[in-house]
Amino acid sequence: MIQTSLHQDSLSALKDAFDGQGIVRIFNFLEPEAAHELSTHIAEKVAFKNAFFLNNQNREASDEEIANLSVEERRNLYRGIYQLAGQGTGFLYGRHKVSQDSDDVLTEFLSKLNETSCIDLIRDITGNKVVSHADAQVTRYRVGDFLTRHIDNIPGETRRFAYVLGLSPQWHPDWGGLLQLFEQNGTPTSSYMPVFNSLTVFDVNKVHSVTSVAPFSPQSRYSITGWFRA
Ligand SMILES: O=C(O)CCC(=O)C(=O)O
Ligand SMILES: [Fe+2]
Repeated sequence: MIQTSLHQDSLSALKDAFDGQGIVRIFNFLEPEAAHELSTHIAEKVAFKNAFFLNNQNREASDEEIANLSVEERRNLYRGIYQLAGQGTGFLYGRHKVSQDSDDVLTEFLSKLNETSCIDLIRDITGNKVVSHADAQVTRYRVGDFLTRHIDNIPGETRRFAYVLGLSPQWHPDWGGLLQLFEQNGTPTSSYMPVFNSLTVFDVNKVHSVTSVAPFSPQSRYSITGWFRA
């Protein structure tokens, strides 16, 4: 499923890129059939919950739960989320945790990601030998969804490197949903389009965001994301 047998030349190019920038991208990470199978499963079968930040809490609610709110409650919910986002805090996107014990294609992906060959590849590229395993969640950014600037390094957690596997076919850069990196002072630097079947790996201390998906985007931005952990 995962194409870990990179030619030495490409491995050393990936190492150099990571060394220089703390971020690297592996194109064609999965075998093409596996990427398509995952992408179809995600678009058709996954039950997402909307994750958002409100009243100082990370919260989740299904579309149905939000639809069942009164008009006023719903207005207040979005007003609260957008007010914080306007100040540079919070997020709104669909999320589904990948379980280790299901028998679907997502669980199969997670177990492949945790195979020695893949963990070794990440250790090689990053030069970090303490990475031992990875977790995974599926994310969906619909029109208007976003994730404001943050770092993934949470004290007391074992996250070392974040990853994002793009699973929306033929994304267009004008549709937003870009992984945007920043300098510590907030100046935007490079941005990464969610290219289908590319695995982007970056240091958890890098400041980043996911830009809002444009109102005219004909597709949602689907990915599998997570962390390689110690
Ligand atoms: O989806 C992405 O490109 C990044 C996601 C992210 O930053 C996160 O979930 O913490
Ligand atoms: Fe992040």
